[in-house]
Amino acid sequence: MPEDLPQRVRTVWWEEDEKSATVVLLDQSLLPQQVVYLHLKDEEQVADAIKTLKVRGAPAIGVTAAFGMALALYRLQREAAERGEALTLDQAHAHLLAAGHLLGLTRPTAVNLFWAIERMQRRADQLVGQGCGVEELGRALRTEAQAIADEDFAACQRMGEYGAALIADGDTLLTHCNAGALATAGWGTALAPMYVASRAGKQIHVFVDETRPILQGARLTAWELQQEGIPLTLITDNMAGHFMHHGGIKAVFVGADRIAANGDVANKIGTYSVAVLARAHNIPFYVVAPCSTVDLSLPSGEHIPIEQRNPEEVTRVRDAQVAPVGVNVANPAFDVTPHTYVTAIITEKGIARPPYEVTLRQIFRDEHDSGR
Ligand SMILES: CSC[C@@H](O)[C@@H](O)C(=O)COP(=O)(O)O
Repeated sequence: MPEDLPQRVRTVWWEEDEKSATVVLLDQSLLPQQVVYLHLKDEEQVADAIKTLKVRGAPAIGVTAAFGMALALYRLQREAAERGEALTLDQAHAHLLAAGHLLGLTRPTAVNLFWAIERMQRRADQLVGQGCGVEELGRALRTEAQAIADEDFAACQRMGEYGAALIADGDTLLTHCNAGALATAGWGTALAPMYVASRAGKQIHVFVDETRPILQGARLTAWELQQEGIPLTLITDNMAGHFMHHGGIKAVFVGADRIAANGDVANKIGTYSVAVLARAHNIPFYVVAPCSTVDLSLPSGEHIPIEQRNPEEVTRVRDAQVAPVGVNVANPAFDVTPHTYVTAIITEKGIARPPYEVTLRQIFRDEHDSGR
């Protein structure tokens, strides 16, 4: 199992010395042309980085928001200390609530964001309820954010192992968007099985959808797989059907931003079309996602909020205008694949198969039984 996540694909981490703390992000909006690390100093910068896709991918967004909350308190403490004032526990608590609110406004679809913010808030509520000190609260929140990152790393490894068992030597696979290391704090979700299979000596070949409008496939997945030496073919999104028909694709692996209780899956726009094509060609369609992406409070995908993004992402490719100025544009960032198209959902707790309203709940029961 690959445990040594290379520095070049690490997405987010906390850095601290005696004088300052920052959340460090690999700026994914500049990849693959430039590898630039951002040192974020407060929660506003963290929120902006999430909104502008400097960090993206559901698990990575959650981890970043958790560090953002820890940073919010750190900064407030620091500023108070510089003024020679002492922060009260009530001030600290109120500030955390405000930071959670700000971070929650960034992207509506990836439930990992809200899952992480709520987990940080629960930890804060617990400590405040116990009447802890402000210093202790700050330390505990940094520890909690790091635990969220570490658990995500471990979850990626487990998903990789479960998913790799579904990949045979010589398989050609297809993926959409980027659900790799760049989208998590570990090896990724949909790409983790490919890394595990490849490192176990299986020869695989991956067709990578470019993923318009923001090209996460072309810019990020192609780059990531190339770094690892996994053979790939980059295709435009509208070539997927052709290659399913002629290219010997054995399975599709994608990630998810939110999975409803019935197994409906919200993921990057275009995923639904890929799932329908996979069904038409009798190709298994696997969704790989940690439990933090499953939202059992929503009965079906109809209730998943879909982020609508700036029309310029469609009318332009980076700096180049490609459509007539003023044209009417739709730009939903995600679509929902009905559960009937999903062959299996691979989580860190095991593989769920239909009927998902039963098997997903079973996975959560097991998770809680095991004391998490
Ligand atoms: C492990 S990442 C899973 C999903 O978040 C991923 O497939 C995806 O749709 C990312 O969308 P993005 O808009 O780049 O954040």
